[in-house]
Amino acid sequence: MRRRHLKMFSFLFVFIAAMSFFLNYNHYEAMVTWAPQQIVMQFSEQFKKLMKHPRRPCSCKACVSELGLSLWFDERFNQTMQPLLTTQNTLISPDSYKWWLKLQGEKNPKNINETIKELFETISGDGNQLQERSSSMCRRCAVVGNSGNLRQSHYGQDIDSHDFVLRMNRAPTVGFESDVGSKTTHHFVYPESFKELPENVSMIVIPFKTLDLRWVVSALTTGTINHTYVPVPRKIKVKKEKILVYHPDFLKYVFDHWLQRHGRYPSTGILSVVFALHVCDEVNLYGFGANSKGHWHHYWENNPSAGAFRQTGVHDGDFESNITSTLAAVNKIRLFKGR
Ligand SMILES: CC(=O)N[C@H]1[C@H]([C@H](O)[C@H](O)CO)O[C@](OP(=O)(O)OC[C@H]2O[C@@H](n3ccc(N)nc3=O)[C@H](O)[C@@H]2O)(C(=O)O)C[C@@H]1O
Ligand SMILES: CC(=O)N[C@@H]1[C@@H](O[C@@H]2O[C@H](CO)[C@H](O)[C@H](O)[C@H]2O)[C@@H](O)[C@@H](CO)O[C@H]1O
Repeated sequence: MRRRHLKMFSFLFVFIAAMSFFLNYNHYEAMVTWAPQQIVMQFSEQFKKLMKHPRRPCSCKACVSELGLSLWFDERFNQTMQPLLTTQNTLISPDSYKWWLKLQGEKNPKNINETIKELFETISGDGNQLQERSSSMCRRCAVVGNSGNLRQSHYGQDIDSHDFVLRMNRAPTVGFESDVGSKTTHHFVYPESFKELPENVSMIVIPFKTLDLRWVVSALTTGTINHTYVPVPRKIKVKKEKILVYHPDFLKYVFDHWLQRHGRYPSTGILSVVFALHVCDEVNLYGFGANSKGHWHHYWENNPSAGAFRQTGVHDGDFESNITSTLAAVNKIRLFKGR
């Protein structure tokens, strides 16, 4: 008799545990009822989902990195690529390095290993805060490009509601809060587009040449570098603890996998978008979109050289725009087009 009770108790326990696992397998809000038909239906639905997507990577309604939903996305997204150059991944693949060296035709580049060694003697090279992930998290990110379509958009509050707000180059927020928000967690720059940032903002330097990495060291120490292809700031106030570095291998990955080698190299906008796909669970884009002439106009100024990238062919703006539109079409990002 005791044995039978024990068996029944064990069976019930396993049954309830399995049911609650399947019913709670994902975080979608499902109405749970205990009507037998409903239970069987929910059970089979969850079972199908479990078979299709064995483990959900995040707790948002949809997770960017979830595979199996768009072949187009799956063919481009490589989860193993690391967006940041850290002390844990200082080697640049020979292929990427060869390509990277040509981007800005650098003459007599300093030895790259020596350069990276000096870099991490100056900054910490720890990218953990960004790269640490868990399936119980739902990290929502806004990537804010510099487009004039943000004027009168009233997106400010919406942008500020994200966990991470990524901005780039000389983009200001002060005076434009109602359209672009006031929160920034990460700001992408290269030496030629540098601007000082509030203390709590992380600066992500995108290196397009060896000199850019050397500039980081110089700008925090001796101040010897003040010119690349244009004048650059000799010294910066940004705290060394707040500096992160975009990985050249990741730049090459964006160029090969996402841009399919269109243009000479990727723009800061598309580099930020793919970066966000790798560190965020939900990605929303604001401030992306050329003007009627196809030029990259800014929301805070009338920039006369907005069309220069088309003349020089440095970036393929149309191809980049196709990528963001397709990402939106396959529900990997949302594109807020402004005005
Ligand atoms: C004259 C010139 O070289 N302009 C380039 C400027 C310039 O170097 C910096 O603004 C200096 O601070 O930088 C770029 O870009 P820029 O700083 O203009 O814009 C950043 C990213 O926002 C997206 N954008 C911008 C304007 C617009 N109307 N539509 C958009 O979609 C793009 O994705 C763009 O990449 C750059 O770094 O990518 C690319 C631009 O071509
Ligand atoms: C307009 C143009 O082609 N300028 C190039 C300049 O390109 C800019 O490089 C930036 C990074 O340093 C960033 O990618 C920006 O979006 C580009 O417009 C460089 O390639 C420079 C190298 O000498 O040559 C300029 O003519």
